[in-house]
Amino acid sequence: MPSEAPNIQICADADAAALALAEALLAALTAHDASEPLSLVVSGGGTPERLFRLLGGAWRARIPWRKLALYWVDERCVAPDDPQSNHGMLLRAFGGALPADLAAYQRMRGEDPPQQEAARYAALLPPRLDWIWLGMGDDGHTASLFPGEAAGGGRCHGARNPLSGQARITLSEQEILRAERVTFLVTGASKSATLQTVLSDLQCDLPAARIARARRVGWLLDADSAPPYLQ
Ligand SMILES: O=C1O[C@H](COP(=O)(O)O)[C@@H](O)[C@H](O)[C@H]1O
Repeated sequence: MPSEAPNIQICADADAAALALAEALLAALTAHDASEPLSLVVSGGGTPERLFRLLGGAWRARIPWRKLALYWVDERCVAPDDPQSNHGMLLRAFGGALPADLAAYQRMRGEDPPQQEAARYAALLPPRLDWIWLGMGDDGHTASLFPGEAAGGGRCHGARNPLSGQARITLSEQEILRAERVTFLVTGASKSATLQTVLSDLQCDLPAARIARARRVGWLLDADSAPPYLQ
């Protein structure tokens, strides 16, 4: 259970929040002097798109990609060229190709059977994950851990979006809790009410709250998503 005050940074808008996380990544990579690359596990959905466009565009030459190994928090069970694919979104944001000197990149194969792919992905992850970037859906889900759905085991497991029925592959809650560092990036007015619920009552049963009450996390918000009492 985290004992310190919540670590919340509120930025003026979604562009400023993306810039703040890009700057934090650059600082982490600059400080990283281990022989293994820094393992960064990223989320999909709409929120990180502008951050990925920044990293893959204006900031592409600033990031020491050879120090970075990139993994996914979750994936939708669709083909990689499907508009719903998180991997596809990242590739588009990077103009069709990831930097050639990226130390490692492992996509989740959304086109394969979810349980089989979850087992394959769990086996290729490094023993401990350095940093996980999470998002939060309007319903309080994070990764593909949805409200009301039973928790899965292992490092990764199959999941299902209860609203759409879409199959997913996701990092497990316990794997997220084990990571060295976890940061939630949350932007947009549609998240404000749920964020207020989560931040004011970490005991509520929303997946984002379960993560935040069990370990220290950072919150990077924009003014539209931040609950009024924080501003
Ligand atoms: O389905 C997903 O939803 C969450 C939140 O997505 P957003 O579109 O509201 O930003 C995301 O973090 C997760 O990776 C994604 O697969």
